[in-house]
Parts: sequence; C-alpha cells; structure tokens
Amino acid sequence: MATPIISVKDLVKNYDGFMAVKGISFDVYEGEIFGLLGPNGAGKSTTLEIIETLRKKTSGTVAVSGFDLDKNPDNIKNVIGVQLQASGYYPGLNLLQLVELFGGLYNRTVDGMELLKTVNLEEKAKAKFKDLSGGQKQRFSVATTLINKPRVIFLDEPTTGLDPQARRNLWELIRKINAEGTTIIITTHYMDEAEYLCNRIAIVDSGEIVAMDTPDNLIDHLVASGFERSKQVKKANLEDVFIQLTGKNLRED
Ligand SMILES: Nc1ncnc2c1ncn2[C@@H]1O[C@H](COP(=O)(O)OP(=O)(O)OP(=O)(O)O)[C@@H](O)[C@H]1O
Repeated sequence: MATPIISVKDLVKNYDGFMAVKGISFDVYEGEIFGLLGPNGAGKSTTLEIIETLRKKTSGTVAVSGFDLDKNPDNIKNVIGVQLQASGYYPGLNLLQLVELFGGLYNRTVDGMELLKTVNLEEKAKAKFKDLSGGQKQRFSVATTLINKPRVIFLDEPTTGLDPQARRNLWELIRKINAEGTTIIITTHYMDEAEYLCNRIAIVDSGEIVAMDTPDNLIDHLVASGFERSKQVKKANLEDVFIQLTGKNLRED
C-alpha cells in the first residue's frame, strides 16, 4: 500500500461567502506525479496555495509528510518546494546569484551551479532572468522549487506558453526530478501533458472533485460507458507534424 505524503480531507475555502472549494478530499502518494485538472476557476490554485501554507483554509484538514497544517506549518514549509514568483527575481542579479540568495532565505547553502545544471541552465549562470527565453524562464522557475531539497514540489501550469520543443524538454525535466525521488503535484490545462506525466489525476469542477484515477482508467471508464469520438482519429496530429518538421531540439539556446 502506497504511503500518502499529502492528505487532504473535507477541505473548504470560502471567499466572502463564495465557496471556491467545497469539501474536497484526496491523497497524494509518495513518489507519484499527481495532476489537478479543471476549468478556469475550478479551485485548483486555491487548493494548492492552502497546502503550500500560503492561503488560509475555511475548514478541513491537511497533512504533508505527517505534519498537520494547523499545528506545524513551518515543518511543512521545510519539506515542500514552490515556484517563487518572478516578482522576487531581483533584476540586478544573475541566475547564480538569485539561487544563492534564495538558498539564504531557506537557511541553506546551495551549490548554485549544480542546481542550474539540473535544469540545463549552467551556461546561463551569468544571465539575468529577463534575458531568458520562455522555456529557460520556466526551467529556472522549476529550479527554484528544488533549492531546499524538498520531498514534494508544486508546479502550477509550468508549460503554459511554451513551444512544443520547450514543452517536451520540460516534461523530461519533470520526469527526471520525479525519478530522483521527488513527489510532484502539477496543474495543467493540457490533457496530453497530464496523460504523459501523471500517475493519477483529480478532475476538479466548481470546487468539487468529479473524478480521480489514473489517466488510463479514466479513459477506459469513459470508453466502457459507450463513448465514441464523433470524428475518426488520425494516426498523427498537427503537433506530430510540427515536431517532425522542426525536430525535437530546443531552439532557445
Ligand atoms: N482572493 C480571492 N478572493 C475572492 N475570490 C477568489 C480569490 N481567489 C480566487 N477566487 C475565486 O475562487 C475561484 C477559484 O479560483 P482558483 O484560482 O482557485 O481557480 P483555478 O482552478 O486555479 O483557476 P485557473 O485554471 O484559472 O487558474 C474562482 O471563482 C476565483 O474567482
């Protein structure tokens, strides 16, 4: 039986009388990539920010790595990695200086070059954040989640706005980080991304979890219910054409 590293029970969030999260419960198991999917406004970011200790809940319980959110929020902060906001990337500092500064905030000595190497940005160590391409910015943002050597990281729409090559490159980075033992919670609006990356998915709609399972089981369940696509599916799609014509290599470096 897998061990839950995150346990959310009956979580509720009211914003001035508006119930954004309506009593959801789920576990995230150690070592998995868990996806939170759902339309805009479903309550995904609110849920993540509560687990990350950044937002107050209305009711319910949350435990991360055995620590209760109400009793030990500081212990939770020590074992999780969140993407730091770009607004915190002091414009005068280069990438290496930024990760070292962030390490200081966590009270840790960071091997900045090693960390930048993990996300394939060692050659950009002396560059400023603003001078990076979109894909490089996202990889740097993922690097900032790893500074305190967390057990769980939270990635909120990490590939939004990236070209197909950069997106695939980030997928491989996420898989690599996961293979090294880090549990990952990710939100995305791309279903192919969720299918490729996630061991399990919770689909959230209007503050409620409407389905939770592996991508395979969710698809099989739909097919078993008699669902058929209205259009004959081709063996390739336009993204396959794009990748076939332009290759898999990153274009930004
Ligand atoms: N600070 C706030 N005050 C009032 N309402 C809020 C606040 N933050 C979010 N909401 C509302 O709560 C609901 C859930 O928002 P949330 O950002 O959690 O959704 P989401 O699933 O992350 O959406 P998206 O996919 O667009 O990022 C939305 O209706 C939003 O307008």
